Amino acid sequence: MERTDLELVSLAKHYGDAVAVAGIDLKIGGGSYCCLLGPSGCGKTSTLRMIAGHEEPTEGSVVLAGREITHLEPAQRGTAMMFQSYALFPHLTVLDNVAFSARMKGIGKAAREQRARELLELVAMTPYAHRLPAALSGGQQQRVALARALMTQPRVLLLDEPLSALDPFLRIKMRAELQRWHRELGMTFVHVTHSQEEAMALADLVVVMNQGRIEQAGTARDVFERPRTAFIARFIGAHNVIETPSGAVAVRSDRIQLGATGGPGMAVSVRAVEYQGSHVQVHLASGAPAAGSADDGPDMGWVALVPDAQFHARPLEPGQRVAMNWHEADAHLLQA
Ligand SMILES: Nc1ncnc2c1ncn2[C@@H]1O[C@H](COP(=O)(O)OP(=O)(O)OP(=O)(O)O)[C@@H](O)[C@H]1O
Repeated sequence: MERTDLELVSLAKHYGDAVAVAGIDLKIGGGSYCCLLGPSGCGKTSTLRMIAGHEEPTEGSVVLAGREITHLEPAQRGTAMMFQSYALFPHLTVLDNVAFSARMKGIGKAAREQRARELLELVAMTPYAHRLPAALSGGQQQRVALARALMTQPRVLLLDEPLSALDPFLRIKMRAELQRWHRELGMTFVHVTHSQEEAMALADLVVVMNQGRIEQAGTARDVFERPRTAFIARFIGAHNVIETPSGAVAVRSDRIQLGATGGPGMAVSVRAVEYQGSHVQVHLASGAPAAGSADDGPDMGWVALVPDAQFHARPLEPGQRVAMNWHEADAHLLQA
């Protein structure tokens, strides 16, 4: 079988003295959905742009299906990029936008329009083929941008924050569409996002970056259930980082139990209570609540996610003292 893996080998990008990507190694299996995830400035866009050929690496190489593509032109690499701003040509119809790259390659009108129509069908945009981009919604423009990127028949589709310009409702709808297209096309997707929710929903391989390095790479479940460092535990959310005599541990918010003071556990005080429907989020702080100190930073506190029925049977109030417990098996030791 043909190998279509995408490999990054010691890939680095420096801008003057600033290190955007610090020499990363990553292998993305052919046909997988990979999300590069991390906070602003962690180097994910620079990584994507080096894969696309829009940025020259300072060091290292990009290998696709066994072929080194590091220094090839974007159009020669077997990758295609879908940009954050969809960048459609405003004066061309939807059909001509999609067929554009084929026109540049000198492919005949009938052949290129047939392929463009097939792709418009895939993204459910056939009825809009003769519209101009200005007469489309954000979600529709995005579908056209995707069809246009697919026109070059890439092995790898690169997506730079594809959902960030959409409203929350449309974002969830498009997330399902991306999943479907990925399944139907069977090609590798590499998707940059700063949203852990988006990455967990979509990716078979979640790559969390921090300060130009890969902090952890694995399945969504791996990363969620076994965060390697405090950074990952905090970034992925729904975890508490707790200092214990044997080191810092991560404990999921839904695995924290709250009991009466005087029993076992860490003495904490309830800082705030947020009703969330099926669960209640109880925010906790160490020590006694000092008058007027609502501003201990997010790192100072913890959260217990209590099922609603359990909470309502024994409601808690801000200011109340409780004991916080967890099972040994639910505490994951974190690397420093
Ligand atoms: N052209 C440039 N010149 C100088 N520094 C740059 C340039 N592009 C990016 N950087 C720096 O490199 C680092 C990584 O940037 P990059 O855009 O890859 O991060 P990112 O994780 O994609 O962030 P964001 O989510 O904000 O786009 C940042 O500190 C950024 O300021």
